[in-house]
This record gives sequence, structure tokens and C-alpha cells, in this order.
Amino acid sequence: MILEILEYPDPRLRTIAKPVDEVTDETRKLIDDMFETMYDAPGIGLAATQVNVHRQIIVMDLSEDKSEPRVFINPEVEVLEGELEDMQEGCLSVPGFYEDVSRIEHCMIKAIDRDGKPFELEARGLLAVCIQHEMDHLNGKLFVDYLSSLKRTRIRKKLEKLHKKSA
Ligand SMILES: O=C(O)C[C@@H](Cc1ccccc1)C(=O)SCC(=O)c1ccccc1
Ligand SMILES: [Zn+2]
Repeated sequence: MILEILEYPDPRLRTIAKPVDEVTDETRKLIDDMFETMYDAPGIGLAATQVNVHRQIIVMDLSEDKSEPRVFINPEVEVLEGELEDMQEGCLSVPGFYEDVSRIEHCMIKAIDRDGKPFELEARGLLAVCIQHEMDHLNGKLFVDYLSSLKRTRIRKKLEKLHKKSA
């Protein structure tokens, strides 16, 4: 089912997610709901924090045709090269805003898949950027935190006004 995505500045987005102890059918049901929610948004990634579930679970699909679904449970990122790369980012929790963020360009992701099996994945470009963006969510961090306080305040005020209207 499609889940509600929390929107900035909702304080629940600042919660630190706990590791998943055991991948169960319930975990897989949540993962399926996260994919449905992500594709519906649409987005190319979604962290459990964004749907108010505070567990270390990320879903991602960078393909144009929903052909490359990826699941990362209890993910860890290792920097392979210190190169930083600027890329324009969006966020389903900060709808309508796109800003440049500087991230590590080449990293190794270690995680567990939906069957509970550990795996490693080398990432560059958008995959590397997206996993870092999603892992920030699991640590209560948003891409607006990398912007100037002036820009962040402007974005917060615009979204708060929108929330008031729709409330
Ligand atoms: O909020 C999220 O985590 C999802 C976010 C992931 C992300 C996008 C770009 C750079 C870093 C992280 C999004 O998917 S925003 C929407 C978006 O970028 C997009 C939507 C449809 C097609 C292609 C991209
Ligand atoms: Zn996001």
C-alpha cells in the first residue's frame, strides 16, 4: 500500500533509525510498500525514516522503467576515493526544491538484501550520491542541512505555508 511521506520540517524526520535484527515477512511487506510509495511519488530512492518507520531500510531504483529495484538493510558506506562531486539533489520530504550538494563520488556499500543475505556494491555517480542521501535520512539528516541557513529557512517557510493551507 502507498504510505504517507513525512515532509520537512517534521521533527520525526530527525529520528535516528535502529538496525534491523532479523529480516522477516513483515520486513518484506514494509519493503514492498516502500517501493510502491517510491514509484508513486515518483522517486528514485526512499528511506524508512521518510515513512515514519525508524529502521535502517532503504529502497532504490535508478532505472527509467522500474527494472532495477535495490534494497539496502543495515547499510554501511566506505569511501573508496575522497573525490567530492557536486550534484543537484531532490528529496520526497522536501517537495519542489532541487539544490546542489557535494558528496563522495566513489564508495563501497555493504548491506543486507531482502532475503537477509549480506552483499557489497561499488558505487559511483548517481548511485553513490543517492545511497549517501538515503543513509543521511536514516541518521536524521536532510539535504537542506548542507545549504546556507538563509536558503534552508526560505525552504522551511515555503513548506510550512503550504502545510497550513492543506491542513
Ligand atoms: O527523498 C528521497 O530520498 C528520494 C530522492 C532521492 C534522490 C534524488 C536525487 C539525488 C539524490 C537523492 C528522490 O528520488 S527526489 C525525486 C527525483 O530525484 C526523481 C524523480 C523522478 C525521476 C527521477 C528523479
Ligand atoms: Zn530525501
